[in-house]
Amino acid sequence: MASEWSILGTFTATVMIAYTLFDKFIPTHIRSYVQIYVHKLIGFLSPYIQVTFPEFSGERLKRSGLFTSIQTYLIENSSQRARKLKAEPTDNSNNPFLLSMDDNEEVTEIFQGVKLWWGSHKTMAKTQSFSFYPSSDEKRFYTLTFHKRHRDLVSRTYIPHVLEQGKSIKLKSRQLKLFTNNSYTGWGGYRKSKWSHVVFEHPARFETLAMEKTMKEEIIDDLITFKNGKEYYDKIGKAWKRGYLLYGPPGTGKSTMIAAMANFMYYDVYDLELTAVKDNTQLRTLLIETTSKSIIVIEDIDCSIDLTGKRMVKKEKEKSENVKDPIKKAEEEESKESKVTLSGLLNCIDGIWSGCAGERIIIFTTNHVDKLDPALIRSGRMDKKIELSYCCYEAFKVLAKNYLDVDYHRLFSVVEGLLKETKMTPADVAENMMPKSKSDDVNTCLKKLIESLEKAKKKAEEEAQKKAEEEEAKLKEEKEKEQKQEQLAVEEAKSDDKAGKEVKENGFH
Ligand SMILES: Nc1ncnc2c1ncn2[C@@H]1O[C@H](COP(=O)(O)OP(=O)(O)OP(=O)(O)O)[C@@H](O)[C@H]1O
Ligand SMILES: [Mg+2]
Repeated sequence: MASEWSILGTFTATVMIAYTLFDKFIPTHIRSYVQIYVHKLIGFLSPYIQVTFPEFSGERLKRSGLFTSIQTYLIENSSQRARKLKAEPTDNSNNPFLLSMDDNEEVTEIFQGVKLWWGSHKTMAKTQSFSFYPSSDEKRFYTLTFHKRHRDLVSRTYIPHVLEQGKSIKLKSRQLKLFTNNSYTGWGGYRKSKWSHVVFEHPARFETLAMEKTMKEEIIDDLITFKNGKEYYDKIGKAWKRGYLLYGPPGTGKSTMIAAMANFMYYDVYDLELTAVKDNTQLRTLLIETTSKSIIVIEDIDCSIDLTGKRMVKKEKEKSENVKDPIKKAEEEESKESKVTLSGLLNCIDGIWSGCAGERIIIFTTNHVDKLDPALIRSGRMDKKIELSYCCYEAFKVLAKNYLDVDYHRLFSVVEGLLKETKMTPADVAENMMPKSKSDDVNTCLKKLIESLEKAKKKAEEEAQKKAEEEEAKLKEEKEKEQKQEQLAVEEAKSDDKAGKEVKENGFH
């Protein structure tokens, strides 16, 4: 091993000295010719092959997935053997820093009896310009060196092995992220990413979600089928995505369910605020930027988009035609442009854009399912519609286990009866049952809940009574009005009759 290192070391040192002399004393136009032939000569003489993996590639200078997979692989596998390490912060609170190979450091690896050298490098392009933002002239890359007789093994087996390992290590060790969209353009036109993110650490789980057991199992089954469905979706020629519509009154657990889904699937969450999206083009860009294994959420869809489409556009047009001031008119036009339309949203959901990154779930939530345009929720777009409703006995038992850690109590039957007679959201049940002081035990908490349920029941009964009385009064009023009208009609008929007789009598005389 020492001899191989010394051969490689001597070879590299000779090349470096030769290169420095050459760089200093030979004119540029001759240098480029010589460089080409020197490279050819080195390639011809050296028995080693070197592959470079740059950090950025492609036209958009996107960070290379290859590079990040190799980085993860090397952190896990080879960093222990490196002598020069660098510590970098992570956004994972359980693992606040990572040790990786420092720049210009090399490690060796044996794969199926074959020796390989990994190197980590950084180059700086000479630039005169000054920038406040991280310099894009700093270029990092990894090199992989191996003997040319192992070319096939490395390209066909080793590199794919490294990439696969890197990906799976990353998936296991990554922290879930919650992305939100902001279209912030900073100082000097420097554009921040349209999505900003924080670590997603919501504690919601399906086990703690209060709802009917069968419904919960159905949703879990649906999610598992989706997760394992890559081949099926490929076979039927459909983009690997699934749409859910969660609807129900406020406080019934729609947002909590989304968090539970994200934790269950181990997917990132993209919370898409439609009102902050300028237009359909920006919406498309945002959706393209979402990654695979993610949940895209649009909360309160009925409040975030003009669901009445054409009618509203017409109204706005009329309004802007009435505006005489040209500046105001231009502003109106601008604000009209800054809108995502229903058709734009539909195109993004099931247009060709949706196929850009597989394994994505789209969730809409609403409090008013009846307000939604049928086009938005038809099958194929929203594949599953889930109603989250008021707290039932089964859901209450889950909450009691969560909040009071009890499976059964003699007061459960009282709560069961009251829940059948009154409507209370899981959020209110949880709030009323939660211990508020150290002295609050299960008994007092359940009694408090019963009290609140009785109050809610009384209030509902009073409201129902009031409504019934109002309706009765309205009916009575309508009846009286009808009777009056009838009486009036009779009187009118009588007076007409009388007048007719008089005319007749006068006419004959
Ligand atoms: N089904 C449920 N299971 C467990 N906890 C629930 C459930 N529903 C509501 N909660 C509790 O009530 C709180 C509010 O619920 P959540 O925000 O999920 O309601 P929502 O349906 O999204 O309401 P909104 O329509 O106002 O957005 C949650 O923090 C959670 O603690
Ligand atoms: Mg919500």
